[in-house]
Amino acid sequence: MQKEPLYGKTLNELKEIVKQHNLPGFTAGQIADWLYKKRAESIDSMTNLSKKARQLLSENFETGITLPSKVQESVDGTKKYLFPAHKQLFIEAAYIPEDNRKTLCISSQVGCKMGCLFCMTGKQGFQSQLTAGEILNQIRSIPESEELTNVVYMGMGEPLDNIEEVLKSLDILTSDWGYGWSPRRINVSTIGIVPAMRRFIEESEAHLAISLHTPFNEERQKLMPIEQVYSIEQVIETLREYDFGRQRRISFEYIMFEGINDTPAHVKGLTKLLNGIRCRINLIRFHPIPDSPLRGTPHKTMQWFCDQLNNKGITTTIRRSRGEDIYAACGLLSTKALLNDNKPKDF
Ligand SMILES: C[S@@+](CC[C@H](N)C(=O)[O-])C[C@H]1O[C@@H](n2cnc3c(N)ncnc32)[C@H](O)[C@@H]1O
Ligand code: SF4
Repeated sequence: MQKEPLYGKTLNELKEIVKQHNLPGFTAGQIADWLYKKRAESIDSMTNLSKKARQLLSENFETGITLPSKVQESVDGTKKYLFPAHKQLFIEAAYIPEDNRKTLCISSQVGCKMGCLFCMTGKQGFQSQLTAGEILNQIRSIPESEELTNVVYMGMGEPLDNIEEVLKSLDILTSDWGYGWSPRRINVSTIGIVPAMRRFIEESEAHLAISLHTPFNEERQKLMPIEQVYSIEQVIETLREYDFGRQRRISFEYIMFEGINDTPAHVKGLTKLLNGIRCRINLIRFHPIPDSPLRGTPHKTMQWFCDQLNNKGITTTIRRSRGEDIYAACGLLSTKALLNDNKPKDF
């Protein structure tokens, strides 16, 4: 029988498990401590739990820690880790070291159903949601785990299409009984699924990054099918309803496509759309994907676009591309080649 993983359970879920097994209530806190602070790899190593508790738990549970099965290193020091997920699927995470910052870009789904025209994960299609445990295991199980300063939910998948598990992972990452991270070290990127975005804003304190890519509806619809369901105006109007305080950051991701979204009209459109929102824009170089007619804007035009937006009072930077040679850069993560189409998967 497949045992259930304990890693990735919130304190409330652990309390429920403890209750069902007629164990003392404080055992839940002890298990959380072993899982998230003491990095226990087995239930047996949770030595302040009674022998009976360990035996009872071991009958139905395991810790569920999974080590990466492969790592590739870029010339720029970025590392791409491959992790097994359930249903014999795989996900990738990118470790990006730079000066004092050590960032891990993690996946929230296997593949993605959003079908953005420019994205390799989108081309893979959707295979499965990740559990909170599988999301956090990427942080927990790389050799650089304890050096990490930041985590970004910008790997495979659309985090807000897996809102329950993503919120649970944030709870564990930021609670005192969990990893105790400041939410200011965490950034979640989304294409703007409005109802789930509301929950994210209300139920977490992490930073929010919105993949914008053009201020114009028709153009955005061609690049990102989600625009037909939640328009960019709807996304922005929703953001306007909330007070993000001075500490919580909203940023907009903007991939620059030559001759498509890099004109003076786009500078004007962006200025109008974002008017009054305290935010920043990150311009991203397009990382070409196979069979795509899209081309990246030359650096000189990107710099001009960046200067124009800054002149209009919107803090804008050009994001450095990392790990492109090992397909670890933004939008290049894919485990499509590892899908075994002969195996039935219950999606
Ligand atoms: C892969 S997505 C994952 C998070 C979420 N699904 C989203 O779209 O915001 C992370 C970022 O990569 C960007 N991206 C996707 N494909 C890209 C590509 N080929 N080149 C550069 N950036 C890309 C997305 O627009 C997004 O801002
Ligand atoms: S850009 Fe984000 S939402 Fe769009 S297909 Fe890629 S992972 Fe999914």
